Amino acid sequence: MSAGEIFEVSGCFQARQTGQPVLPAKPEALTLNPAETAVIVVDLQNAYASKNGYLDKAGFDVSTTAPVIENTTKVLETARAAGMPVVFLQNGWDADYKEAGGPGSPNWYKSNALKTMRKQPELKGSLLAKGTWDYALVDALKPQDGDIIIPKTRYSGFYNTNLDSMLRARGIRNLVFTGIATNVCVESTLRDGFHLEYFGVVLADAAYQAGPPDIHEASLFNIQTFFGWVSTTAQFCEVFEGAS
Ligand SMILES: C/C(=C/N)C(=O)O
Repeated sequence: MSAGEIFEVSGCFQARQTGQPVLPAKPEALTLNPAETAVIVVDLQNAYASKNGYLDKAGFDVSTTAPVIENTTKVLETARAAGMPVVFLQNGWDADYKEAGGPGSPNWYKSNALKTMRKQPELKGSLLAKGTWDYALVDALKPQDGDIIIPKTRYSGFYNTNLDSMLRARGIRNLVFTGIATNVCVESTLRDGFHLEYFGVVLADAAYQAGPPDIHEASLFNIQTFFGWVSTTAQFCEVFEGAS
């Protein structure tokens, strides 16, 4: 089998699986068997997507996140119809922030949610705390029966969670990402998936950055150059419409 053949059949290295849907992507198209593909929705919580959520209160621009939610909705409709598992990652901590880590954790110094609550003590307990509006998934994306919800306490969905075993138990090799933030939790999870031998694809118009718009493009460059592939909502929906 030529290297090209191996490369074209992502995720399973079995030429017999040629004939599966081919997703246009950068830097090249990717053959994805729907039975081995899951959609990972990263942190589409009020904290990251909604006005008055944590990112907004921390001074980040969340004014144009609506298309990410709209596109994710389209992706999930297609993915569920194709039989792909849908996984919602949800970032945050217990109400006492024990899971966030204290000064002995780098998270204490790098989490902008924790830093914002130290600067604005009146916000303590309201940002990324389980059970709060801020922690909740946005209303437009309430999980459906069969969807998987995986809480996480750090940027990557693969650390201190059961994401890897939940995916391997279902024979998943390919991960299609949407969510926020492209350059933080989306890239962190896709990168760790790469090191765990998952083929990761981010849908560029279903992801949104924390920081200036350029960082979204920089993260997409990083992903497509070193860790995975980049495609779009329209390409995903066109290819997997009716697939199963
Ligand atoms: C930006 C971000 C993504 N998750 C955070 O938690 O601060």
